[in-house]
Amino acid sequence: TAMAKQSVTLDVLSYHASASMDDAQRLRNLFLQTLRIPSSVFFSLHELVFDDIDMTDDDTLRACLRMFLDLDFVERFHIDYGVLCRWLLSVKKNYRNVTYHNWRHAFNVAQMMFAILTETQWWKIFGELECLALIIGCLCHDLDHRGTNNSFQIKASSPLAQLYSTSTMEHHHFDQCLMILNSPGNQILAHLSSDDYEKVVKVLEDAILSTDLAVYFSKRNAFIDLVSTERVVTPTWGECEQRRGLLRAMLMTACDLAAITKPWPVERRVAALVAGEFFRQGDLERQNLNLTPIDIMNRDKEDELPAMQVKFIDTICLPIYEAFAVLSPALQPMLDRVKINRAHWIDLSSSD
Ligand SMILES: CCCOc1ccc(S(=O)(=O)N2CCN(C)CC2)cc1-c1nc(CC)cc(=O)[nH]1
Ligand SMILES: [Zn+2]
Repeated sequence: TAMAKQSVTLDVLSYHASASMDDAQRLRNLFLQTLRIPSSVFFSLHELVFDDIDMTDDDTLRACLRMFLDLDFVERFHIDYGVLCRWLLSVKKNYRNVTYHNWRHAFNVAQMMFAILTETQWWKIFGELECLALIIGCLCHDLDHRGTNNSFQIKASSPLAQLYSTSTMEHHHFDQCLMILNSPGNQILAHLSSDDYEKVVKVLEDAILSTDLAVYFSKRNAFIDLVSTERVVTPTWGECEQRRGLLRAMLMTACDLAAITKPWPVERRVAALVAGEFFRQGDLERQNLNLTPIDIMNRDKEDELPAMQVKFIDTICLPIYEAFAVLSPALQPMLDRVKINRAHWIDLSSSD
């Protein structure tokens, strides 16, 4: 309803209007570093095993600038550099300080998309416009996440649930993404033709909505069928909108869940963040909604976490990374690490 949208939009619009002094300072710092943006090799941005733990927030912003430069977006789309810096700062600022669904998660998802698109050379299939939309989509795909999932919004009948009855959070993330792209001083797409702008927005919406696991489940079988008949991504996919759309949607999920494909120390650390956020939602459900949380959000069931991760791997992760390993040998190491992590979770589940 208009009222609900109004209340939601008002409490987030303030982010831009209230650009404070230290926001100006942050912008100046980032912009003035223009000539000192380290290479993607320095940042290890091409690595499938990338870990952001040793990076400062400023490093993550400079790494994003590096990704835009290396994918030639700044030149190709005449993106004003200062606007790009401000847009990155606005995106980062519109992530909340929650345990898992924060800026660092969005940054990691975008880095994984960069690494896959470059390591597989699939950037050639999608072309610059769709790659631009995919990278923007990754950076924006969880904007303004509150650390609670779609079912919580419905149970709490939050303003967001009144706005969007399906893919509640994902619709909000897309809404936030557009709002920032259209904010004064943040319009990195200002120099695109209206045709190109419309294409980017369509791909953006599709990409962000695809991060709802319900959407992934609805598309996964079609993808697995496509992979079993095609086996590789051929240049003809470049002309087939339907195949590219399916591959983009699956890529978003593969990047969103990619912590499961990282070396064990990374997966173990990230799983603890996911658990922390889930358990806090469980606490909110008990306290505010007087509900008993489902097992994955019930901290009384914390010792079942390894078994839950094994189920997560078997039902959600293995199918998609197996399919990607078939499509590109460059992605085989991701599948191998999912299996290694599964073995670690099995060990931890039987250590009772
Ligand atoms: C780590 C704390 C426990 O984490 C989980 C527990 C159960 C399941 S589940 O596959 O059974 N399933 C998923 C769909 N829900 C609707 C019902 C429950 C998934 C995770 C999990 N999710 C993510 C993605 C955010 C990352 C991650 O590492 N683990
Ligand atoms: Zn996400």
